[in-house]
Amino acid sequence: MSNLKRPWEDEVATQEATASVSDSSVKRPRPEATSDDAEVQTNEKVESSEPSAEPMVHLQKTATELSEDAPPSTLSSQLSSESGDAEALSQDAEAAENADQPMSRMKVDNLPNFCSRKDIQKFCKANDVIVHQLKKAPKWNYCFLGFKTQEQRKDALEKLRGKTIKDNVVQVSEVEAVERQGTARMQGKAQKDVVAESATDTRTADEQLADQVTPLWRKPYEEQLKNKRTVLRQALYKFKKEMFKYFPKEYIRNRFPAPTTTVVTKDMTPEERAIVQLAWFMPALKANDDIPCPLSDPLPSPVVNGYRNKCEFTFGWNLKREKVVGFLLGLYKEGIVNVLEPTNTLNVSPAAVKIAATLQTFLRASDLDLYDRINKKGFWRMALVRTHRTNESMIVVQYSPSDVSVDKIQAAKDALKSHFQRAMADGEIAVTTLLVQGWDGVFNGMTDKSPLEILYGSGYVHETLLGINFRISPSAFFQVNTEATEVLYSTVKDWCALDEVERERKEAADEDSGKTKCEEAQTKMEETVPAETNGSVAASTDPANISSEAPVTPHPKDLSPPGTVLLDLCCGTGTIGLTMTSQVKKVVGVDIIKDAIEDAEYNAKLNNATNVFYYADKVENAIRTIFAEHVGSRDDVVAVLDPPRNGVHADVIKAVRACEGVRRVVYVSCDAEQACGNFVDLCRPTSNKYRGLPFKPIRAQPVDLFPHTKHCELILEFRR
Ligand SMILES: C[S@@+](CC[C@H](N)C(=O)[O-])C[C@H]1O[C@@H](n2cnc3c(N)ncnc32)[C@H](O)[C@@H]1O
Repeated sequence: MSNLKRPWEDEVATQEATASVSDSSVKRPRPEATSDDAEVQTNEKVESSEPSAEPMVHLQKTATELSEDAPPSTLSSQLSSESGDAEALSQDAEAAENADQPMSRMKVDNLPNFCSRKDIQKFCKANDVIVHQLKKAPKWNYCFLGFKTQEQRKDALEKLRGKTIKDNVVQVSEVEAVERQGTARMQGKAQKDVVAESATDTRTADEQLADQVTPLWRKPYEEQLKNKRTVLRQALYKFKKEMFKYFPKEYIRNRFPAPTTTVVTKDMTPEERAIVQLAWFMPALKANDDIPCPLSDPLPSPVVNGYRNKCEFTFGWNLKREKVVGFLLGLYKEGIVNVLEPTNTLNVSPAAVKIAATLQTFLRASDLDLYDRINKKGFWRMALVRTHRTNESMIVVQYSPSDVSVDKIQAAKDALKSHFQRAMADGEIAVTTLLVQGWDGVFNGMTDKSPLEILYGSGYVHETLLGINFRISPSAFFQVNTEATEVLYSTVKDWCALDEVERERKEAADEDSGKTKCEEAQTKMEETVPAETNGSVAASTDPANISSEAPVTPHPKDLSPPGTVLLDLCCGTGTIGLTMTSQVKKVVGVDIIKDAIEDAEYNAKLNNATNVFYYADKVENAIRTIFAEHVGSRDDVVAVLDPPRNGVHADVIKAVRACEGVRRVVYVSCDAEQACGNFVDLCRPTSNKYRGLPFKPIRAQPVDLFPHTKHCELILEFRR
């Protein structure tokens, strides 16, 4: 078994509660930066391919994420500088000057989506409320208001209670500044510095956790889907806005007159070319309610609760100082530790809940303590759990080997193994493989920097999707909602329309009596492409060679009969491509995770697929080799792009555009807003950097893989 490698795929959603909570009788500090958007993620998580919907805890954070649980004064200045809001900045500057003075604060909840600081300032002004400090992160659906005195706050509470902002009735509550007691483990630390805020929060601890992990849980599922569509529409609206910058200003001023030609010629200026190539844009906006393509209603997840097949559990203590396997509700950096069992977490599967309980029993009996992130002492750190419909489950338990003798570590591993084997024999759980990982680093979570050791089983689990069998290694990406993934993949498969592509290809060949489309292209290429690069992807698409009819990229090496090549870019364990092997000449997959590619190769064999080829590399590095080695001159190419949330490197888009055989791109995005840059690059007019004909978006279909959270997959089809 090779090392765990998560940094790219890492669908392990992570999150950290940002306030401590006791049981409901104890006054709780308010959860300042919660919501799934405020889920604190690791640096690795930034590359994540899956939305942060999973209730897990890590300490390493990105700057932004850190800012979300930074002390109020710091945070507010950070946020206001980001927003560039001058008024807010001056308020914050004033607040910073008065930083030593205690601020009377209130929380305003239930703000509408896309509610800016300016909107809140206007709202306060309209209600005659003078705010001394405003704290609001772009994604929060709440904000904090600071007042100089308690009287001012009381007055504001009365004035704002029940008022609406963009049709949302806001909820207001006091936030009290208290000297935080901390836990026993914080005693001896600089407690005087640990001053935090406590909300008059009447929610139970379970409710707080639910708000953190599954923030839409209070809404009926239908309403959740509507919300998701609205958010995705907003992302497509952003796509539209970004496209405007490719139109000449003069042309916009003249209100987009229809171009006089549909053909791009060599003597056109870049501006003239842009107008012709983007002729689809304005009619598309008109037809689709101001977004570049039709957006359908989200396809719902067939399973709404307990759908996650993968969870990372934190080991910690509850407020009774009992060891718990679950999710952290608390601000670790302030020394507040309260881990709650996952029993009531809606998206965790019953099988994972059982496994967590079994592990908890073991940890409570173990003479080795849990790892304490503050003092960096202790042994047992966290666990990754995968549970599948095949009744196979995997656990990877992480421990900290420092300060513990080799013998003791071995005894601990043996005890863990016996515990699970006993539980298996008793029929309590079905953990088919158990692994451990020793790790002493700061990062809290599974890491690729330390090897895994199998205690029993194969070190893999299996799953079946659309009738195809998959082996999954601990570190490989595998969509977390198996049932909804089948909906996603069958839609992707339909949209690849491989039969249609094949038919078009044959028709084109038949029509071309004697001379194939490709031979024509070859002639054209010879005229335009320098000899030393003849056939290479970049050279084949010299801007001078732009025509409204894209020639197929010829490749001298590939003499195999023409057909359709499916590129599975960011293929993980090969899932998407392997569902389509029977319909295409070949599937070529690439993924950065070596283990995932090993799984993909194994999976191809498992399913008797012989027409698949895999590359373990960054797609941006491998793409040119893939075209050179696998795309024949007469092939049609369909590219499926299923990258991590922030999309693919621009080089990938450049290469896809430059290969003229690619007529169709099916893009699967788990964060359409972040992937917007890729959408734009696919569609922008041809330039020296972005060669080849631009694509245009044809349709967009959301598929909900993450009920109760704000995340949603979006499939976008592009054609040219
Ligand atoms: C959203 S997952 C999709 C995986 C697969 N298509 C599936 O549905 O199971 C994104 C995949 O992109 C891979 N990845 C991330 N960055 C990459 C890169 N630069 N080049 C190639 N693969 C990358 C990750 O390892 C992960 O497997």
